[in-house]
Amino acid sequence: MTRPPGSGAGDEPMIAGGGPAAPSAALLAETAVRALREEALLGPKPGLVDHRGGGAHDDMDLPLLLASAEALRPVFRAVADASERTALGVGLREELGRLGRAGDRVMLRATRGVNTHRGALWALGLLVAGAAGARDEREGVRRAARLAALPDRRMPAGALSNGERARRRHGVRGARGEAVAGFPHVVDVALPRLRRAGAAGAERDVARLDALLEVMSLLDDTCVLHRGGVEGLRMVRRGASRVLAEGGAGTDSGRAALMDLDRRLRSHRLSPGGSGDLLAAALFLDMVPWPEPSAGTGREVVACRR
Ligand SMILES: CC(C)(COP(=O)(O)OP(=O)(O)OC[C@H]1O[C@@H](n2cnc3c(N)ncnc32)[C@H](O[C@H]2O[C@H](COP(=O)(O)OP(=O)(O)OP(=O)(O)O)[C@@H](O)[C@H]2O)[C@@H]1O)[C@@H](O)C(=O)NCCC(=O)NCCS
Ligand SMILES: Nc1ncnc2[nH]cnc12
Repeated sequence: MTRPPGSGAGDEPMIAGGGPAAPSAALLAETAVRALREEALLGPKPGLVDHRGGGAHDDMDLPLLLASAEALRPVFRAVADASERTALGVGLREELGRLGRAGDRVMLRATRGVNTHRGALWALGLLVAGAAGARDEREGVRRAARLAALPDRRMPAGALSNGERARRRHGVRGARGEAVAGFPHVVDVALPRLRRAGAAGAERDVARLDALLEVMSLLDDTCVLHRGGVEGLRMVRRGASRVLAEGGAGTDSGRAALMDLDRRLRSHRLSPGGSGDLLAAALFLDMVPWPEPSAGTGREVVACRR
């Protein structure tokens, strides 16, 4: 498995038989927070929060995103602990639901009410749970998807979320459907792009930006649909495709197209927050020191483009 430079795996503990040990709950939580931090620090990202400011968000900035990521560390730790001691089933799903809802409250306390990482906590929470006890990446993702598909009878009926409204209106699968399907935009889109670019010697941040752009060019992001409808989603997807067609973030013309897209997304208040979450999920999977190497996920790049 090729890792982008600086991905940090390789110093994992060894067990007596010579193979690497399963990552501890503390390490999984640390890796999840690190993935969130590295996504936040990456830039320039079109429409998203980075070192330059809040992007399309007038209520967020980089320090807020970093504080939110740090506040979620004990939540990820509790998710990993629960997943280590409980067999995969409805009981664990309901415990994760409880931890996830408590995590949403932790995040909102840390950000004074701003929704920085709700979607990321969902995706990374499931992937942390899947990784606890998995031998390799493929098994980790499969376990996460199975957990997402299980019923959570304790989920309180509340007001319709923005994502639910967008899903009903536009018939898209949203954050929940992405997880149940086994995170296709992470596993079949972002990760192969990151790894191909890493293998070809691309600069780490360029590889990450191009992976983000590829997800943006394909994803039905309910964050975008909620704010800008179908027209907004078209602007995001076409704009991201254009940056890649111009050569991506590592070329002069690709970079000019990226900055142009950034200006347009900011002026229309369009945030590709779901794509940001899924890039963080890809970084997480790439940084986990899995006990066994896997030759990817066994799935080839799928036709997500509609
Ligand atoms: C399953 C839940 C995530 C709930 O999902 P639902 O769709 O019902 O609700 P939303 O609250 O809308 O959250 C979905 C967020 O997921 C991200 N997202 C969007 N599209 C996709 C996609 N196709 N695939 C994957 N992920 C996607 C996106 O998150 C980002 O946007 C958020 C910021 O949005 P923003 O519009 O700025 O803020 P708002 O305050 O919401 O609106 P404004 O008024 O400001 O416009 C930010 O969080 C980004 O991360 C979507 O927003 C899940 O929460 C759930 O059910 N949890 C229960 C607990 C649980 O079971 N947990 C288990 C694991 S621990
Ligand atoms: N960098 C970012 N900016 C805004 N929303 C996000 N959701 C996930 N990452 C984000």
